[in-house]
Amino acid sequence: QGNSDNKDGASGSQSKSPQQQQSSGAKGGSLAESMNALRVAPSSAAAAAAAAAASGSASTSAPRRLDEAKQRDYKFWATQPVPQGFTTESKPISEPIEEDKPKDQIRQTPYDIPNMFDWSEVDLQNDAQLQELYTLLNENYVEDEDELFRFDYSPAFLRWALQPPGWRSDWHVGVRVRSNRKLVGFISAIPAGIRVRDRRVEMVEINFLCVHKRLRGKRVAPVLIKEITRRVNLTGRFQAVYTGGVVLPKPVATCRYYHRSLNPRKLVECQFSSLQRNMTMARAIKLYKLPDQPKNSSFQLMQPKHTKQAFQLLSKYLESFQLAPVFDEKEFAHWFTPREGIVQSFVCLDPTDSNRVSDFASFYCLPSSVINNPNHKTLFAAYCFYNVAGSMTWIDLMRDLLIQAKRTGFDVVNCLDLMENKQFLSELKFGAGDGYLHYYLYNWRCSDMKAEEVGLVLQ
Ligand SMILES: CCCCCCCCCCCCCC(=O)SCCNC(=O)CCNC(=O)[C@H](O)C(C)(C)COP(=O)(O)OP(=O)(O)OC[C@H]1O[C@@H](n2cnc3c(N)ncnc32)[C@H](O)[C@@H]1OP(=O)(O)O
Repeated sequence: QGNSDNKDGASGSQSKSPQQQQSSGAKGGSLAESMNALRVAPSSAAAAAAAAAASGSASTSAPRRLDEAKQRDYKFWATQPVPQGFTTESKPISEPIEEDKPKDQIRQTPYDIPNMFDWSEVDLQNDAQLQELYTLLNENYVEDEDELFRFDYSPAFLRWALQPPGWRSDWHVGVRVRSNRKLVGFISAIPAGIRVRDRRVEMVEINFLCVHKRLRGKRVAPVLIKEITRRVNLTGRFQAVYTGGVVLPKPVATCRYYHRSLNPRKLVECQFSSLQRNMTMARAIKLYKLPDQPKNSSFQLMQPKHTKQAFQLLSKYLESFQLAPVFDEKEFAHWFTPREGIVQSFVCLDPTDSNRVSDFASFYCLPSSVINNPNHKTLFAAYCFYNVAGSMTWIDLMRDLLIQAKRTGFDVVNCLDLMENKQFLSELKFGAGDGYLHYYLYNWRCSDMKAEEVGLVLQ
């Protein structure tokens, strides 16, 4: 019944993905939420949405399908500077929706939250507080709809993701229960220079929005969003970029998840994948087998001596996309210097000049907890990050990355169909997942982009 069958017809398993998406209500929500989209016949989903709308009982959790979204009232999002409705913006524009506010027109004090809660900055330098954030996310963050997997961002990963150059502690916003100080809500911002078409904008990336399962559906998320907006506005930034598996007004682009099985036996045992008809485990193992060594003998972990050239290579490459980060060298070093269990970056060297970095590839390491499985606790997933095929073909470069991921012990490599990734996905036996990731801009209007025009990958 899964709908994430590999569309290339070559591979023998169906894959579901840990991916960025939102859970729904007290039930605990869903990880591969957009996966479900394809599981439901479009007509029945539309009928369900219409029935819910007609009865006035539309779900409070955000929808996963565009046809559902079109019939929904977004009470909070209707008050925000985002494009309203889901019609396509065809004019080639890229501009703010509302003007920057002078500081004296920005609220100076935190938004009110119910009496039993307090705002609380989470100090990630403090190991105990970092552990509290880890626990909140480990128990309450993004799950798949069948409640099989939940993202398990490690404490060290959270530090990396939330403390890039220019990070601010007051953008690590927590909500605690007043009586026992338990952390029950969180949202974060980090600074990022983002180019949207031809405009470079100093934005923030918003991530790790999480409300404890017991507090779902109580409108805590809108208060967290308003409070982070206020704190960001106070620093003179008025735009943000964020991604999610739910449909909100209004995606600037939608990308699809693909999955490359490295350990088919474990993926099947965890119900991440299932064997299709006529596929045996032995055949699946053979199908996904990879060489032991990279084909390019210069393929190696990026070292400090490579950083400057790798930075220049990636920066130039990113100029070809419509939505892309603009890193400086310090930010590049933060995001790409290899850190075990967090991020791995590789370079290849020009065969005629071994001082020249010719190719670049990277992934970040994001395990998921396997929920209630007697045999497996953790699924080890590598997520394709930024890659540049300079001298190699995409297929050769990314096969070498897969080999490296396999050697490091990952069970699966996940990849979005953005940038030039469609060049290698099917040849390298990535299967189409049923999950989609929507990209959003806050307070910015611009025409829709295709997945391959997106050059931005968030954690
Ligand atoms: C200039 C600076 C600007 C900075 C801010 C830029 C905007 C940043 C925006 C945030 C980017 C986050 C990027 C990430 O981190 S994406 C990851 C989101 N997190 C999860 O999926 C983890 C598991 N789920 C949860 O923790 C909760 O279900 C969350 C916290 C998601 C919602 O809690 P809850 O389920 O208890 O709901 P509520 O009753 O409090 O509130 C309901 C309202 O919230 C709207 N909603 C639901 N899900 C999302 C969502 N993922 N983005 C934006 N809005 C969302 C929903 O449409 C409804 O509004 P409306 O339909 O009435 O209009």
